[in-house]
Amino acid sequence: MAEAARDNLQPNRPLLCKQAGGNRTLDFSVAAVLPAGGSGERMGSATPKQFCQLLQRPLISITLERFERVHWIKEIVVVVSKQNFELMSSIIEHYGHSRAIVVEGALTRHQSIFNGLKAFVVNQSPSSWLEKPEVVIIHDAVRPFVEEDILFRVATAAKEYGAAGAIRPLVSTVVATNAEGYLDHSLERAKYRASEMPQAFTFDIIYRAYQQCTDYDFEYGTECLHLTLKYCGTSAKLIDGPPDLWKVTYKRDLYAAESLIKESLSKSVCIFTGMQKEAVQLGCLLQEALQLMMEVDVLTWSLNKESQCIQAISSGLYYNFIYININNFDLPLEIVQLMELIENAKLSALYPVVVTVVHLNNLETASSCIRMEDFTNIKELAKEAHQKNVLLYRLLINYTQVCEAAQ
Ligand SMILES: Nc1ccn([C@@H]2O[C@H](COP(=O)(O)OP(=O)(O)OP(=O)(O)O)[C@@H](O)[C@H]2O)c(=O)n1
Ligand SMILES: O=C(CO)[C@H](O)[C@H](O)COP(=O)(O)O
Repeated sequence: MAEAARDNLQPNRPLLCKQAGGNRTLDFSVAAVLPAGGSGERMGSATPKQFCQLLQRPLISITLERFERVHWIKEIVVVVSKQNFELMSSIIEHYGHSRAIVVEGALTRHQSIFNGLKAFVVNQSPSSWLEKPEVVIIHDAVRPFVEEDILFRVATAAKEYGAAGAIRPLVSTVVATNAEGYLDHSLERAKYRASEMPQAFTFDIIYRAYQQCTDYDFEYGTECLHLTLKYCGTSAKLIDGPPDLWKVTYKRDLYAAESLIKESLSKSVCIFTGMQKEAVQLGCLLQEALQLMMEVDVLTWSLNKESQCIQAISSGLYYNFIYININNFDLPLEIVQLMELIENAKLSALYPVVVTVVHLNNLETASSCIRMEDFTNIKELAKEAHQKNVLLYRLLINYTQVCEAAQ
């Protein structure tokens, strides 16, 4: 049995691989503003890129889902242009983004962000106002691959330093041209970084910076971190971010984003087992066999309050689940619970979810040989699930100790 698998099966042992986003806490309040009020000129499509579909789901909904999974971020303000207000509201309703608050944007990105911040200030927002957070995260709605880890790192750094932002190494060298279009000078690439998102700020600092912005800043500025340095003397802490923070800007970025989503969804599986020895053993064997190709977690099925199983399902990190079941061939309650949790997590709105129930039947202890035809209840459940984009498969393994020994 693989060490990792064995460790994972110890009760109280935290999930070894990808965390389901539920364990971190902060002792200060955090909100987020997602600017989504642009028109996407560089993409050149009639629909602004934040509303373009990725695997049948609008891009903005994918970004929003990432933020909604992070429980320590309280309010999530989405800034959209007036003409897309209705569209945004319908997306919120359709995909159940219960934590999103929509605010009207403006002509430039900086103005849109400022409008988003005003929603936290009394008498500054035309609609309602929200409780002012200590730290606010700003993140372009068109950067859908943001993870909790980098959000956490910028938020905590902002609390300490006043401002923080994710950076990445430059891909190309930056050059300056002269008035005639010839090279004036080139920058030493290793010394510079690309400024990405998310960025985070203590609320008062970024708000004060925006209050002092000139028309020029609002119209031509592209960097929030620059504003806090210029107007508040706050030098941002820069944090190396992961490679997937890039901004969807051109059409090709949409194709790349879709491929990335597909790849990550097909590369992880979560295996649930009961407490029985055979189920655990099979779970570990499967993990050993699959982990060369994909990320595999094995968890003992439990639905208590702190359950890692619930976290794993609601995290949105898994679209493949295997449940190993022993000697219970009717319709195990656990399968019904699993299907309900998947439905509640709204996973299948994005991509089909695959659930494989493995029935282990020990012929020496069972009263009779089980046949596939005996699973009528699960058949019904599978039909219902199919309509919700969940594919439920069953695998029956009739075995004896003799075959076990032979393996
Ligand atoms: N008036 C604006 C302009 C931009 N944004 C948002 O700021 C983010 C980053 O901006 P960018 O990639 O430049 O988006 P667009 O302005 O839409 O694209 P383009 O510059 O190609 O027109 C996007 O989520 C965009 O919707 C905004 O909220 N309000
Ligand atoms: O990377 C940035 C973070 O500082 C950009 O300034 C931001 O994403 C704005 O995008 P754009 O200028 O392309 O509208």
